[in-house]
Amino acid sequence: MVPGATEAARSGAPFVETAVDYDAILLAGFGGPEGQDDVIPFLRNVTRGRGIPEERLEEVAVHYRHHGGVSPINDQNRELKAALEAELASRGIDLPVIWGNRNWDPYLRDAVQEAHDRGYRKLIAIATSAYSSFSSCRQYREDFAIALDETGLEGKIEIDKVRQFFDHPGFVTPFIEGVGDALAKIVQDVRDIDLATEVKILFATHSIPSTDAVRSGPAERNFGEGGAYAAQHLAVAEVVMAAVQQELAIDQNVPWELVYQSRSGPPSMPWLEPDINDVIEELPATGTRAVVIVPLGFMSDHMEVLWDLDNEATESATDAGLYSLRVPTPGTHHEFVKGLVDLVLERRDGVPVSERPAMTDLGPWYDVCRPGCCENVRAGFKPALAGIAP
Ligand SMILES: CC1=C(CCC(=O)O)c2cc3nc(cc4[nH]c(cc5[nH]c(cc1n2)c(C)c5CCC(=O)O)c(CCC(=O)O)c4C)C(CCC(=O)O)=C3C
Ligand SMILES: [Fe+2]
Repeated sequence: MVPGATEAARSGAPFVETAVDYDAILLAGFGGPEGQDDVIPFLRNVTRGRGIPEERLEEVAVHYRHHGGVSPINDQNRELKAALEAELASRGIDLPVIWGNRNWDPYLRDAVQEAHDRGYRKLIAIATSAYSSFSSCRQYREDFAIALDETGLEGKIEIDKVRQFFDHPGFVTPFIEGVGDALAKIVQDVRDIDLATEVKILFATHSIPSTDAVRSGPAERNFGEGGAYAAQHLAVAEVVMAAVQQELAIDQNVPWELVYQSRSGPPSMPWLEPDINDVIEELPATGTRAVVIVPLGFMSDHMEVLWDLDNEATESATDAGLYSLRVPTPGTHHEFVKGLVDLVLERRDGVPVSERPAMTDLGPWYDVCRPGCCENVRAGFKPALAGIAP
């Protein structure tokens, strides 16, 4: 018998270099409302037990209401699923893709039930989330455990998960392209602009509570205050900037910064800062004339991008008299879709770690998480799949 990830995980190894015969891919999304009546139940699903103030829910409901109560995220995941299927078919890989969400229909529990009904027993999950933290990794793993519990499929279905792919070329390449295109456009559109002093690249990601950030990633690697979450974003941003400058033959350094968005906890709870809008407000005083907003933390143009960046941050830039551009998310960029399939094959074929692509010194990231990795201190210990058992 070929040892699977579960066996490797029990042995305590963070990487699985043996082949595993997966039956299907589980595409795990965030989920979003698909009509006005869905908005409040969806928001309750997302924030259950999280101490998010009621006023914040009402505020966020407005963002969804403004778009007819529909988040674009489900359609984007339907498109990603179709793109994955097309890529798999074009490479002659016989792996069906089943899609389920953490917070809205189709739920993960429906997806694992469907997988079981179709006779699948070993699933390899792709979560639509690239970095390490409770919200972007462990929460998906806990929800896998809950889905198997709710359907009574515990012990009947195994779920492994591809590594966090923040520094995989499939994820990073679309951002390199996007920032390169944005700088080229600025040079064209803004007269006599000096890229070294008058442009600022803002890499934006979701803020998370500071207590989650410091505990993101494995405890034995000390990443400091922002944890693995901030360290990974900083490392990717550095790689993007180096690649863009080389491609466009820019010999001076274009200034950039990592900023946060979409903070939602009570004001008394520290979350990662600075907020993108506060940073933009200060830019004119330093001589900046143009700003490039890079949604580095996100996979697709969902509500956090459409509202918090295209609406709010762009308005902040306009108010500050700045020329601004927002770079696309990876979406269904072919390099991204290809990269996700490569990540699945890496696990299916047990590709040695030394042969796995990673564009930063932090990766390639682990296949299986250690006990306590990215645990949420607010919620306490909850079982999670695709990790080393405690
Ligand atoms: C790190 C991270 C990602 C990136 C990783 C990933 O993509 O998974 C992400 C993505 C997303 N977040 C999303 C939506 C929301 N997030 C919320 C609340 C929260 N997010 C958090 C973190 C993250 N969130 C946190 C720490 C909270 C506080 C509650 C808690 O401690 O868990 C709330 C509640 C209201 C509010 O407070 O804003 C909503 C509605 C959508 C869907 C957008 C759409 O519908 O198009 C997406 C893709
Ligand atoms: Fe969120």
